[in-house]
Amino acid sequence: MTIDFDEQSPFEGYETQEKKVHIDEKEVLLLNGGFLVPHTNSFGHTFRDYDVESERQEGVENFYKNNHINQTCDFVKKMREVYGKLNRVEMSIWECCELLNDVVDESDPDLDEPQIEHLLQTAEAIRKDYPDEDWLHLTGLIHDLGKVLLLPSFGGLPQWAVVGDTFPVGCAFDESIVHHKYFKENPDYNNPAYNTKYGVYSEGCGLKNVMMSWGHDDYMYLVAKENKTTLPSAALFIIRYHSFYALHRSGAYKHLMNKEDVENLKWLQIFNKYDLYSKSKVRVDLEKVKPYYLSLINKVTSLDSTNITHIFDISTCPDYEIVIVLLQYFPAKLKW
Ligand SMILES: O[C@H]1[C@H](O)[C@@H](O)[C@H](O)[C@@H](O)[C@H]1O
Ligand SMILES: [Fe+2]
Ligand SMILES: [Fe+2]
Repeated sequence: MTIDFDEQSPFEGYETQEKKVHIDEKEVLLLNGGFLVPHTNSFGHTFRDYDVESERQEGVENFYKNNHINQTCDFVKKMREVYGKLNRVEMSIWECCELLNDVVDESDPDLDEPQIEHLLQTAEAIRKDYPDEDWLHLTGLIHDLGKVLLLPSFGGLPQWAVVGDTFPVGCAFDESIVHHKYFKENPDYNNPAYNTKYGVYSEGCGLKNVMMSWGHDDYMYLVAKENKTTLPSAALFIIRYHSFYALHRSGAYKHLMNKEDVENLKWLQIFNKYDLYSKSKVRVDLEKVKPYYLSLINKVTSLDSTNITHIFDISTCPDYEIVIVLLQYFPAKLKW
């Protein structure tokens, strides 16, 4: 199936909506759809500049070299199989958040803070602009939890197998991918089965049928899905593809998307502004916000009898008036 992107392109107007705003004499911010976008990151450079000379540049480039050489189709298949078992640890969402206190992401030119900061910065920024979308706050809080793969109890994977932008394997690596030149040393680069526009895929096959490079996105998606989360499909899409910048920023690989992907992409592009531009040296007061996130994790939604009918036929239930269905986004303990 082919999707006509010209009718309602999710990429349209994305950059052009921006206006310059002067907050005070020193600071110039760009306003994009209501969100204040800082002009520079904590190191004084524009966000996601992978070439500018900075204290992080060399380490980040070295990271991408290893990442691009080693992320092959075979590697991804193996990782999916191993981690799909979810037989390592059992813990709650919040316990997992706390583990990220010890994790710094080597792929990121814009942030060198412990990752728990980034989770809270993202979620808090979303909460400000979307106070009623609690599923999106929770998505912000958990979207990078998969970075626990770096820790010994989760297999202690190297950074190149956990963080950084993601991309499809099994078809040609798009030029828009950061530090593309290093793919030349990837064994799949010269494999004729994998190095064409479609490779092993077909037009409109849907991203769920595409194998992405292995890392924190796909792992957290797997954890959420297998633990039977009730988060909406847009949340799962955000978790799974938030590092897929070649798609959501550059518009590459659109030919692999289906209709559902196109819908979900709109939420991902909203989410991305908060994920990227909330990165800062200003710490969130953890003790202050913790009660809110704990209540969100443990939130129980009850459905009244008008909403309940699609789940089962209440006329067969003698006590139907007092029936309440409890919906939690996640179980108290999850398998990881
Ligand atoms: O360096 C960052 C970081 O690893 C993020 O968690 C990931 O989502 C981004 O795509 C990547 O550029
Ligand atoms: Fe991420
Ligand atoms: Fe993130």
